[in-house]
Amino acid sequence: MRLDLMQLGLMRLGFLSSHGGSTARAVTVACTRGELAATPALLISNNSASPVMQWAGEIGLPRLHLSRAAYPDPDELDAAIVAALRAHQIDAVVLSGYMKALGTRTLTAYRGRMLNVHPSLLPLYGGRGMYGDLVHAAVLAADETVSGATVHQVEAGIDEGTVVAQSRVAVLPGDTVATLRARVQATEGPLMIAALQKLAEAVT
Ligand SMILES: Nc1nc2c(c(=O)[nH]1)N[C@@H](CN(C=O)c1ccc(C(=O)N[C@@H](CCC(=O)O)C(=O)O)cc1)CN2
Ligand SMILES: NCC(=O)N[C@@H]1O[C@H](COP(=O)([O-])[O-])[C@@H](O)[C@H]1O
Repeated sequence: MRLDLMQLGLMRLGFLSSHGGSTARAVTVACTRGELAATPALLISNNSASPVMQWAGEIGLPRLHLSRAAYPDPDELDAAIVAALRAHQIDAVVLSGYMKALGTRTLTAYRGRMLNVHPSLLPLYGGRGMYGDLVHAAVLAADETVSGATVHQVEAGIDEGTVVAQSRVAVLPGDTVATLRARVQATEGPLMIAALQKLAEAVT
């Protein structure tokens, strides 16, 4: 269903996502409901076949496939990403399961205006190699009783940026990766929306 993504709010959002983009979708719904004063304006994915790219096409969200396939040089990919964000007049960037490290140009251009959601209570279970279900598997293997999600500023070190907000969920006896993922992921959208509401007040 195409959404009328006219100027919903002053803050123009760019999404970076590799797979399903669940947080990008939740943020977009919040914008269309008037719960977040922002306008989804661009999706960049490194995976042309991803469900998030299909979703963007269905709702009429401008979308770009930018990846190492087209830009083998990481610096050139970094330059292409920041150029695309600037060309679409993006004010803030949301990483919604974007599975690649971002480069210096993009980080510098959006310092303080780029947020990531990670499915653990950082600094626990973060960093290179720790993403998606690998995080939940590690939490279960460690017999943790609590987990959650973290929204943080995106800085050079993977998952090392300033923590903006965290949610906490119980790890229950008998939990599997799938059940824990579902419980944590259900908190990611609201956590990111709340963080963006604060950011919108600051940048607009
Ligand atoms: N410069 C930064 N770039 C990114 C950050 C960050 O904090 N600073 N956050 C990541 C977080 N992330 C998911 O949101 C993430 C972290 C680590 C990895 C990872 O190890 N990726 C593997 C490849 C995985 C794959 O291709 O499926 C790797 O790079 O070897 C992925 C995601 C996003 N970028
Ligand atoms: N390090 C970041 C990370 O692991 N992000 C995680 O990837 C999943 C992507 O799923 P989605 O594409 O369906 O939203 C999300 O659940 C998010 O927590």
